[in-house]
Amino acid sequence: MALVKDEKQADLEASLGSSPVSPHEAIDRSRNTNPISLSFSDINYSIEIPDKKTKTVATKVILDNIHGNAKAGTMLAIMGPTGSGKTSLLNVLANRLTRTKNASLTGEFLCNGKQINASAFARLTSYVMQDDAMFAALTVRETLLIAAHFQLPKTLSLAEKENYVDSIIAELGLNKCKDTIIGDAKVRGVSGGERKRTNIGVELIKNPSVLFLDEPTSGLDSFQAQSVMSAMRNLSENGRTVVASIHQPRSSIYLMFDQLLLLAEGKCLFFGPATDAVSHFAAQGHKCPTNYNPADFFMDVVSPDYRSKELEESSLGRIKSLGEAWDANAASAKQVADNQSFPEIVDAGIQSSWLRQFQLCFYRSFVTTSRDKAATYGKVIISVMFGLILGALYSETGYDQKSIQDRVGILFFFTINQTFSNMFGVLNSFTAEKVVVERERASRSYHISAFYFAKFCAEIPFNFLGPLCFGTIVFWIVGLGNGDAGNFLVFLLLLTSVGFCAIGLGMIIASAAPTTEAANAIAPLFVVLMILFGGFYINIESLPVWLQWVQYLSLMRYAFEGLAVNEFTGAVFSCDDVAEGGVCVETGEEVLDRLSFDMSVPRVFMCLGIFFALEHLVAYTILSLNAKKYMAIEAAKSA
Ligand SMILES: Nc1ncnc2c1ncn2[C@@H]1O[C@H](COP(=O)(O)OP(=O)(O)OP(=O)(O)O)[C@@H](O)[C@H]1O
Repeated sequence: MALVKDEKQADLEASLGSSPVSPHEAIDRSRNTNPISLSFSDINYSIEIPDKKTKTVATKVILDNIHGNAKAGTMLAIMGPTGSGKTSLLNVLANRLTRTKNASLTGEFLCNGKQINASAFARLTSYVMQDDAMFAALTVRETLLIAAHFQLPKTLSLAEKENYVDSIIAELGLNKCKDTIIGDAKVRGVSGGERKRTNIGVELIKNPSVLFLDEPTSGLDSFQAQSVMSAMRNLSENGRTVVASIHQPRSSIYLMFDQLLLLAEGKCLFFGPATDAVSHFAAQGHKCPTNYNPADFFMDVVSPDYRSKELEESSLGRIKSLGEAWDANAASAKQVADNQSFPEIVDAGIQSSWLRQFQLCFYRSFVTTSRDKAATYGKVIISVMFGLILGALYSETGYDQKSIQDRVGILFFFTINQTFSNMFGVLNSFTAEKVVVERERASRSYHISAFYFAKFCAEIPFNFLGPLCFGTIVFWIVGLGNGDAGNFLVFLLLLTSVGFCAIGLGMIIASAAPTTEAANAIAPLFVVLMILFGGFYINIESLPVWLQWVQYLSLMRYAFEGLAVNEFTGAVFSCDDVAEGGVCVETGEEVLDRLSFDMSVPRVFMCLGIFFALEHLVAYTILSLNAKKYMAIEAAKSA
């Protein structure tokens, strides 16, 4: 049985050649100048699952000795019933199998007959996941255009990139919705099918040599499914390798596939030309009725049936014997992968400069936040209203003894407000963006430092406007800092610096937390600790010696001390409201002494600067290290 189309392959590779790609050729989707054929053998993936009750370890075999290949210019379907291992195999081939504890992945995987480094592989291939995250506030065209700026050579003009994006929009039938936002659970955007096609479009932008698709037709009606798969077929006919896991394709889609790899219970039951599968099954005693969709027929034959003990036994027995029958063929399948001469693989590296990556990430974050008008304007309006209310509440504050408590209270309130609003502001948006960034990182689209700095800068305008309006209103209504313009300037600079630091704290939590929910659950704990060690509820000098170091980790301690020093230095308080024999605090310096605050304002700024640098270093390090880790295929140990 001929397992691959060797002649077709040879013709294709001869016509494509192996010369390096010029930037303009790189987006000529009419052909692929960098063909990549994949071959894989002895792929075994299993996980050891400990049973706490019996204290034993069971080995769950997810992929059992899988062999096959996917040639440039062909489409390979990985088919099988649910739980058969399709996604696992696709992830193995795409080098996107998430690292799992106690899991083992062995075998051999070659690109054009050689091992290839993971970064180059990621850049040359694309992976369309079932439901990839995208920026909800961007339109379909904006999403694709940004992907084009990241992925296409910088030598291309804007018009060329736009033309390219428009051709993908047309090919995927997205013209009708190209100016509609992607949307999410909160804001309605494009439909599920349009979202899926946009998702495919994003991955097509870089003109990959190999395209992996996980269930590309799920969620699409049969017409859309057909048109998406026709587009994939075109890509493969132009020299690309297309590998798709697919559940139950309609017959016209099934016929588009050159190769079929049929899985059940982690075992390969067939690998070879899709057209040969029917005769192989017939030879095993399972004849596909005439005018029957072969895909439906295979699913009926290879699906385990758990409705009763008898049905389970007979279906598993059938799968086992089909697996054994196929194993007898495996040797010939292996042979085909060898003895090929392949062209050199050309990896052009990351296409955009760091500055360009920064601009694109900044633009995306900025636009996403600014389009959330309710949140952006709402923040400012609420801050102004709140400032007026608080100003009215403290408007009678003078320079008598009672005012000392009022002033200390309001300054600590500023500290909490500035920390809270900036920290939580970044928390939600950063965790939401991280999901998209995860995908882009996996395809090595840009440097994570570009995203990190861009995100920090994009957060500033939205998080600062509200608190600064609030601070300004309250400062002047209450008459803080003796109504002195110099004190007001220092006050605003302190609030701004605290805001920068609070964004950093938010970024630490968001970088470390796996989800938005987890980040929101962890953050209040940080805030409470910072409040407790902020110098307001408990005097810094009253802290137990062994806990004193914690104050240095509290942003609020520096913020509060800075605001207090700015407020009280040189202030004079009257003793008119002190009863006879009572204690009178006459100067601001005495207030500072009671609070155990002895830093100068420049020193506070210096501490905030160090705090800022360290926390951003920590956040960036966590984000860098927290990238999704994928399992590498290890060579099987010889017995
Ligand atoms: N990390 C893991 N830990 C434990 N079991 C796993 C893990 N990953 C996969 N499995 C199991 O391996 C089997 C194959 O999973 P996989 O997702 O590859 O199947 P699938 O054919 O893609 O299924 P579906 O069509 O439902 O998506 C399933 O039984 C699944 O529960």
